[in-house]
Amino acid sequence: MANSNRPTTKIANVYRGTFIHSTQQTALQILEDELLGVDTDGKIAFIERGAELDRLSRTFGFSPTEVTQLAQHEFFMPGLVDTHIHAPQYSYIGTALDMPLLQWLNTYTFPMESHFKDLKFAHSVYSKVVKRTLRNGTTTACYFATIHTDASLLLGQIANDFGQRALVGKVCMDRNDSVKHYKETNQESQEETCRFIAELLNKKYPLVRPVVTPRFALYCTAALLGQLGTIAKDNNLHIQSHIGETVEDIKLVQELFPESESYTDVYLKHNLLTDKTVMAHGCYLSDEELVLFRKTGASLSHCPNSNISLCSGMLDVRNVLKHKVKLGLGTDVAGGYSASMLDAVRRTLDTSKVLTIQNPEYDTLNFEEVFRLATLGGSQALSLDGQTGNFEVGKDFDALRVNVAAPGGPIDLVQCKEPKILLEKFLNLGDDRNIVEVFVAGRKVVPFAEPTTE
Ligand SMILES: O=c1[nH]c(=O)c2nc[nH]c2[nH]1
Ligand SMILES: [Zn+2]
Repeated sequence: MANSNRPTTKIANVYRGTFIHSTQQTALQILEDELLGVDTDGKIAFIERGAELDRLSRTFGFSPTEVTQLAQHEFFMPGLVDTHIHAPQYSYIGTALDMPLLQWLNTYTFPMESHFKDLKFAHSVYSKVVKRTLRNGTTTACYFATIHTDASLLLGQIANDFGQRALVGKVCMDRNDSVKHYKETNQESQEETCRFIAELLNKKYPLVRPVVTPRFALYCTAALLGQLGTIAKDNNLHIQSHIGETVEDIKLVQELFPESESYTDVYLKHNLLTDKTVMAHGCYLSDEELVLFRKTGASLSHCPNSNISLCSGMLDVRNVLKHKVKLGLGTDVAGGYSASMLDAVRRTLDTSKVLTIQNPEYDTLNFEEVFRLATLGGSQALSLDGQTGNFEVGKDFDALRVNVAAPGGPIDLVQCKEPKILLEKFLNLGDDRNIVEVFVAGRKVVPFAEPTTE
């Protein structure tokens, strides 16, 4: 795979050991005694057999003594991709899960999000959520912020400072009468979205991009949805929103948009369904709607913790995959009570098993498939699979160094050391104590570089 005619490639780091990742063809590829080289731009320069060390060191001009050898019970896996997380809601994570979605939004979410006008408060919460997710192995996050432009820009800055790859959305909602001081006019929403995009792009952060973010059809006028579709198209931007999360919101959307055939059709009619769109939930999408997703290249973010915690519904992931719709996993903090993508993996498996209990014929997801959804699948859902998602040469090195037997960690290894078992144990039992290092675009971002007071 290495190209010996690339003398200009300068190698920054070489790692030797077990690498586990997914490819288009296989959910789980386990490479033992492999060598992976990262160049000075943070890209994977080669990934080849350990026995090729001498040739690789000559070709790429590094010394075999500089190779970092992984310890026993360690492996590298791709960084986790959280395709849907509300950064401001980290302020009340783990609480307020006692009512259904629309009531929950009015009672807890909107009043809390309205506080993010205060930049000091925003800085404190956003620093915490970026650090917590990075520590838990989220190398890429697709964030909802709030309606406040300056606080949303601050989230972009904090993600950049800590080295997280991020899509950041200033939330748009010009139809919300429940909390007076948490609403924008149509004009404000449009103008502030344009300012947010221009100012964030102007920062030229290498890994942070704006994402056009209508909160969801229920809280946006048709005019705003159309304007946001145009803004996304004109700037070739990502789009994120919510769709088909609960029976109640679907019914209300139908009443508000009687001319649309379905919830999906509402977004389609307003040019919000593109190959850079990610929609959260979709628990109640019909097969016809999934076909529209497939045709437009739009993707779904499966957020099982939130779906269960708010008693919203259960996504039939197998059916989504059967329709060849791109799918990633999301924590959906704080409808989901965990900021860890390992939790999203576990809840995805649990939900699939509940569907199997309901229908024993159901084709239950296995952990290998869910591992792929949390890594490569997420990168595809965000149309970032050219840059991240697995260990292909030319992609950025976004990776977790996992030590399954980390001292003081949650896993007691009794006997088996087979990599596939180590991965399964980590996915089911592991936590941030097992994630000893996190890399984004080749840069070590965990442990954190600078001492922090928080
Ligand atoms: O899970 C959710 N969290 C939210 O904040 C939200 N807003 C609209 N729809 C939503 N669903
Ligand atoms: Zn959400």
